Amino acid sequence: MTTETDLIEKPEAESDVPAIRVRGLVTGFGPQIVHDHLDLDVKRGEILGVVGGSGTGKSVLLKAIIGLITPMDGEIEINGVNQHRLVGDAAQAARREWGVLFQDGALFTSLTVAQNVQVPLREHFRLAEDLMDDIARSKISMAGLPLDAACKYPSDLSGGMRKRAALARALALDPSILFLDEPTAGLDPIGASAFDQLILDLKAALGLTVFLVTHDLDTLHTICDRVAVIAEKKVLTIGTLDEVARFDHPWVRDYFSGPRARAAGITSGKAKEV
Ligand SMILES: Nc1ncnc2c1ncn2[C@@H]1O[C@H](COP(=O)(O)OP(=O)(O)OP(=O)(O)O)[C@@H](O)[C@H]1O
Repeated sequence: MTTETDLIEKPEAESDVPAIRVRGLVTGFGPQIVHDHLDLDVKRGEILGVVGGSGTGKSVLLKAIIGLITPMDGEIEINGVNQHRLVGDAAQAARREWGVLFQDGALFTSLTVAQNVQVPLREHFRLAEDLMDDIARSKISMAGLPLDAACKYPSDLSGGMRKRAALARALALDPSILFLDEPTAGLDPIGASAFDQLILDLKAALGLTVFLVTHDLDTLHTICDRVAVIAEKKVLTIGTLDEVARFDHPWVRDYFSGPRARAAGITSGKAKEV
């Protein structure tokens, strides 16, 4: 029986509030609609792998969530805070909630690794130089780079080291959410697997929520708690890798039943029947 007290809206416990909540998102460029009323929840403390065919809007979704692309419609909340009503100091504080590693690393080539890590610190705080150096060294070490990488320029680093330098910068503000756009693209399998392990370790140590755009089936298999498939301008399906791999859709079948998926240890229900 429903009582009057049941009808009083109860505040959500903080742990129930998704780290990221997207509702009715519409994005596009000119006449092209990329997302058409897309909904998505990213749970606190999970690694969500975001997959989909090329050009389906994975990177645009990431950029819309962090405010680099202005949506045509919809609501985006990060840790319960609606991002589009924020101005001034509140907007600045909201930006400290997340760090991002772009597909190409996007490091400033004229700055050393330490100086790159310090860019967000300078944007948000006024700190003594020796403290900035200490913070940069700590983030560089967290990202698994040797300390002598601090004074090197991006051009002096290998591809894998550049990714780690970009990760160190993404961690600069002690974010609660990490956005990673194809972090293992361009890495050899050993480098990719070491990077996956690093993400897993950082998540465990820092309690991070991770929004991870990837094509890498090994990454999905090894570190993702859930997987969201973007297709037809929406989140087509979301769930554990096993659940998603069984979803009946041509792209899902091709992606999760191919030889690469089998090599990564992923087999969809359909594939098992073959
Ligand atoms: N700045 C932009 N101006 C115009 N169109 C854009 C812009 N950014 C992205 N697009 C278009 O939006 C669509 C989605 O692009 P997006 O980069 O999100 O795809 P994706 O799913 O990340 O693809 P991939 O897996 O190949 O990286 C594409 O058709 C792309 O051409």
